[in-house]
Amino acid sequence: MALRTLGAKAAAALDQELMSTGAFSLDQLMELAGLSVSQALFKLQPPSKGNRILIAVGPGNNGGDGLVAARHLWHYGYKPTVYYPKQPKNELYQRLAQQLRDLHIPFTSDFSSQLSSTDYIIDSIFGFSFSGEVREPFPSVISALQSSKIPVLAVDAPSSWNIETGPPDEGPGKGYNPDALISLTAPKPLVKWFEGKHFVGGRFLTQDMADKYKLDIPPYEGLDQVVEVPAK
Ligand SMILES: NC(=O)C1=CN([C@@H]2O[C@H](COP(=O)(O)OP(=O)(O)OC[C@H]3O[C@@H](n4cnc5c(N)ncnc54)[C@H](O)[C@@H]3O)[C@@H](O)[C@H]2O)[C@@H](O)CC1
Ligand SMILES: [K+]
Repeated sequence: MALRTLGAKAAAALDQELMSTGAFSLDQLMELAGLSVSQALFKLQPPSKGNRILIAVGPGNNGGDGLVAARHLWHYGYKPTVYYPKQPKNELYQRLAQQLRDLHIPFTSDFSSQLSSTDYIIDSIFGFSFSGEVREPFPSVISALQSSKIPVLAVDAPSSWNIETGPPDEGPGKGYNPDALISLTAPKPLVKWFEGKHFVGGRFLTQDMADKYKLDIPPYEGLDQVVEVPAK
């Protein structure tokens, strides 16, 4: 049976609650979210099957998850390359980027030029706070995600999709349906339109919070930070 979903407003409220009365810090939640992204990628594509991973990083916390995943992937034996065109002055993101530079993980300013030497892409451009039309410099990147034959793992949402109403009817994300999606904490309503492999990650929810937000805690096993579940 599919898991219950969490709308964009409720997802933001749950995040705030985790970071206030829930006593978590953003660093902790982002570390666990990014760790689960790296584990989903490992399940989809172990390094022996092609270890070149291109990570598209957006300007918010969805991008932060991608930066954390890049670090874990490097330690698992992958060769990540990071495309991070808008780097806010936010201290947390700067520290995460510095951790990657210290591992000599390359940053690229040209997303498309990397595609011929990439085995898997991570889309961590936008998550549950995306709204409106995609602004520069991301339209061409999202078009490339849509048209590329390279498999894509989307973090929390396929970037450019509306969180509640799913894929856009026009614009660069039209026809974009990534191969895999990892929903963080809980699937968003957009999973109704998603057709690929679906994972849930973010193994930090208490039963009380799940009850309050009417969510299901997915059946994580053993050490796993992710679980594969049906999208609908
Ligand atoms: N509770 C959880 O499960 C956690 C979720 N995290 C991640 O945090 C994400 C939400 O992060 P944020 O609230 O920072 O937001 P996002 O990262 O979803 O996006 C916000 C950023 O995108 C920009 N943006 C929004 N619409 C745009 C448009 N149309 N064109 C161009 N830029 C646009 C905003 O200016 C802002 O910089 C989640 O989706 C998830 O990936 C984790 O990092 C922490 C824990
Ligand atoms: K995304």
